[in-house]
Amino acid sequence: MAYDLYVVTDEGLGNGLSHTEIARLSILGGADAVQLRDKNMPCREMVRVASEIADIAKENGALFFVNDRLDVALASGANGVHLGQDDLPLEYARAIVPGDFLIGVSVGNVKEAVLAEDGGADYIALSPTFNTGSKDDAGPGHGLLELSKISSRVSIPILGIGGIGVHNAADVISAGANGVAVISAVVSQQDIPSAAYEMKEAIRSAKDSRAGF
Ligand SMILES: Cc1ncc(COP(=O)(O)OP(=O)(O)O)c(N)n1
Ligand SMILES: Cc1nc(C(=O)O)sc1CCOP(=O)(O)O
Ligand SMILES: [Mg+2]
Repeated sequence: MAYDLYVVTDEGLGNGLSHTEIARLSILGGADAVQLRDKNMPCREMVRVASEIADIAKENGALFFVNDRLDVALASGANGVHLGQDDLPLEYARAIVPGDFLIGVSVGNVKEAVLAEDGGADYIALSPTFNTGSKDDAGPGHGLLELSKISSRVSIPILGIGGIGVHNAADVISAGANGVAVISAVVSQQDIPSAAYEMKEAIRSAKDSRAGF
């Protein structure tokens, strides 16, 4: 399962583009995974949009997650759901999803990371890794030291999220992340496919350096 570049959609930060267009253009530029994130969309509309994105992701071999809404994820044919520490608890979600359904969990420290791994999370995200202006209630960044501590304690993929762009993606990978999740570094750019491509290259080359190539 590749999580190198994971793009979270946001219509408020996307230059007027719809979630579906943001997801399509991100995948075109090389995103391995996309997440539909909308706190205000009515459920029926969200299922319709999620179903569109699920089709695009499937056609292009990308993973598709829905934020918060396990019902919408299951109804739309998404690959998985992303859950935060205040969302549906992992154990409840794991108990009712099919075996191949993916669950990502936000964590802020080693304890939460280990609990998520033990509870059957497929990946975790250090939320937020750096300060971000894209999520009002994100709080201060936990930093690269916390990321490296988590990486030494868990085996499932770890993503950095929050305040990450081409300028610091390599630092996040060097600290032990398997991938990077972003909004503004891709979604807010004029040319989304090119921005995704550049992020992906930065991540790939950091991974190559880490592997000693
Ligand atoms: C990949 C990824 N990581 C973290 C989050 C944040 O989830 P959460 O803490 O539940 O906050 P909201 O996004 O729901 O506001 C995420 N969505 N995706
Ligand atoms: C969706 C989300 N979750 C976060 C968390 O910390 O849990 S930060 C975030 C937004 C990340 O946007 P950007 O790449 O523009 O900083
Ligand atoms: Mg959430």
